[in-house]
This record gives sequence, C-alpha cells and structure tokens, in this order.
Amino acid sequence: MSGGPLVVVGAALLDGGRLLAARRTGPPALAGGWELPGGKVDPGEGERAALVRECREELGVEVELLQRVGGDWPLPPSAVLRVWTARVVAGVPAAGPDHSELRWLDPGDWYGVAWLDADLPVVRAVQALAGPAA
Ligand SMILES: Nc1nc2c([nH]c(=O)n2[C@H]2C[C@H](O)[C@@H](COP(=O)(O)OP(=O)(O)OP(=O)(O)O)O2)c(=O)[nH]1
Repeated sequence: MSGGPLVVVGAALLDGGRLLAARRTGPPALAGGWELPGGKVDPGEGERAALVRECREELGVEVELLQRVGGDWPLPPSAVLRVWTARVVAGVPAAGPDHSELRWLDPGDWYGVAWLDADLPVVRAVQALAGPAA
C-alpha cells in the first residue's frame, strides 16, 4: 500500500468555449449523472499518464493536458478528484461502455446537465479559468 487517498483523475476537455460532459452508466448510485471523463490512477502510474490513458480507453481520443484545476476535490467518503483542462489532439470522442452519452456543452449551457455532486464545484472552477466566453 502506498498510503494516501484513492486518486481519481478527470479531464475538463475544452473546445473553444465548449466543455465535454459524459453521462455515467454505473454504478447505480451514479448512473445517469454527468461527469468529467477520467478514472482511477493505477498503482505506480503517474496521474497525468493515467488521465491520458483513461481518455484513450473511455473516449477513443488522444488528449493534451493543459492546466491543473484547483487542488484535491473531495470524493466522499475517502477519494479525491484531481482535474486538468485538456484538449483533443487526435480523434473524435465517442461513448464507450462507461458512458451512455457524451455532450459538448456550449458556452452558457455548462450547467444544463445534472453533474455529479462532486463535479459541480469543479465545473465552476473550470469556468473561472476558461474565462468569460465559457
Ligand atoms: N471519472 C470520474 N469519476 C468521478 C467523477 N466525479 C466523481 O464523483 N467520480 C467518482 C465516480 C467513481 O466512484 C470514481 C471513479 O471511478 P471510475 O469508475 O470512473 O474509474 P475507472 O474508470 O478507473 O473504473 P474501474 O477501473 O473501477 O472500472 O470517482 C468525475 O468527474 N470523473
């Protein structure tokens, strides 16, 4: 055991003023909620490498990570979410088994989906970073 909290990494994929949201298929308590694509960091894996891997596996795209968004966002009861803004550099995001739907949210419509509780403050922070266009 390496100690410390379980780390989940998430990507705030931006395209112009649009933000990519992904609707979870499971587990039941989270199904239907919208999140930032990502997942758990594997043992011994770097966090940024994990996020690039998760975007490749979940969305089928290559991404470039840009800027860290805040610090540790709590995922009760015992995990933390670490988030980077990012952009797609190859491919077009497509939903795999983890997501029932992907949606590029237009500027002004970033709160038009039911974000998971943990993600709402993160989206606000991304908006503050991304500027008034978002
Ligand atoms: N990926 C992601 N997970 C989030 C977000 N917000 C949030 O509460 N979570 C929670 C949901 C899950 O309990 C956990 C991440 O698990 P996951 O299922 O996405 O991770 P994973 O892809 O590595 O999945 P697995 O290997 O366990 O199947 O964090 C978010 O924005 N992105």
